[in-house]
Amino acid sequence: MTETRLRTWTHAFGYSIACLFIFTLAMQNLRYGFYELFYLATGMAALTLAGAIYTVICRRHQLSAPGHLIILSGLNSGMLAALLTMDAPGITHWAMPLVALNLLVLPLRQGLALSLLLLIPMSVILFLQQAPAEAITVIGGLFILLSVAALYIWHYDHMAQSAEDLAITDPVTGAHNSRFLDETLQKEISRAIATGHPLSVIDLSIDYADEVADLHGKDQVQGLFRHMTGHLFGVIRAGDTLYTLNDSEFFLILPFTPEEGVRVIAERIRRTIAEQKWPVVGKATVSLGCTTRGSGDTRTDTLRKRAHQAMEEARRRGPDSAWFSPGETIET
Ligand SMILES: Nc1nc2c(ncn2[C@@H]2O[C@H](COP(=O)(O)OP(=O)(O)OP(=O)(O)O)[C@@H](O)[C@H]2O)c(=O)[nH]1
Repeated sequence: MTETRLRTWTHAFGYSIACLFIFTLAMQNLRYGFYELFYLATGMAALTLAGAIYTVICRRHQLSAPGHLIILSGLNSGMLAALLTMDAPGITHWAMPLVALNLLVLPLRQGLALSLLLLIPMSVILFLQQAPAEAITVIGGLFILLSVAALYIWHYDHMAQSAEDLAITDPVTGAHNSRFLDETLQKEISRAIATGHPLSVIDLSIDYADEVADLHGKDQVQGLFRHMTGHLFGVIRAGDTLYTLNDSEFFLILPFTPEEGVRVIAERIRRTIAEQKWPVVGKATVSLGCTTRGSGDTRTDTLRKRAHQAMEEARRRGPDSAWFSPGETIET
């Protein structure tokens, strides 16, 4: 289940439960003849129902849907207005589903801010209207609910972020993995087409990686691969991204980089790797295949394939070398 779908379900469920809860309160107040509270609860139940319907309508962009903040602000303001104007002590319990909804539906900071905007004035009103012991019990309960729910949501967000990082990161090197490469490269191609800026890529392979694995073992190759990742992160500039394709191959996406630029950075990478002393193997070299997007290049696989072929051409010409392959240009 995607995150957007999960959010749609939980938001719709949260609004529906709150709607049911508030509607039950409305019916009770009608039964006992508290008509003001009945009208207020009916209005709030209608707003929560609107929230559930809005959730279903905006199911494709739950995270950016601005209507939730408007609906929940309306509910919170209604609650505060009722506290100020009506003499009904039991109404404080209505804040519980509102606090839970604020945190469930809105991003954590917004949900916390809105809940505090409700609870702080509410605390002042309760201290003015009720005995301190009673006010402390109610307010304490509401703040405990707010803290527990906020902590739980923070924990969930943190876990979701970690899971997302794990899904796009290579566990050995810490660079991005090839699954994320296609996604980012497609975005960069679209950006380059839209803005007209140059885009280059490099396919980089460690020379004699199989021989190193046979001689020193696979673990040592992975160690070399890890050290090389650290080195590459130190050479490339902010905005460039690095990916590991397999145990001996890297891929670099270099936005805003023309042909002359990719030649400069490829040569710099080749030279600094050849000059460095590496653990276990001592000396290591790489073969680099570079290419720049031409006006006819609109697909990731074309760029990846051309960079890979350029890397193989570099390797054919001898290890420790770089080769540039020009992009496809459409005559206009
Ligand atoms: N994407 C990318 N391009 C680089 C990098 N280093 C050099 N280049 C390209 O090579 C060109 C010349 O780089 P340098 O010789 O370092 O000259 P520079 O004027 O200091 O480069 P910048 O100030 O980084 O533009 C730059 O304009 C870039 O296009 C790098 O780390 N990443």
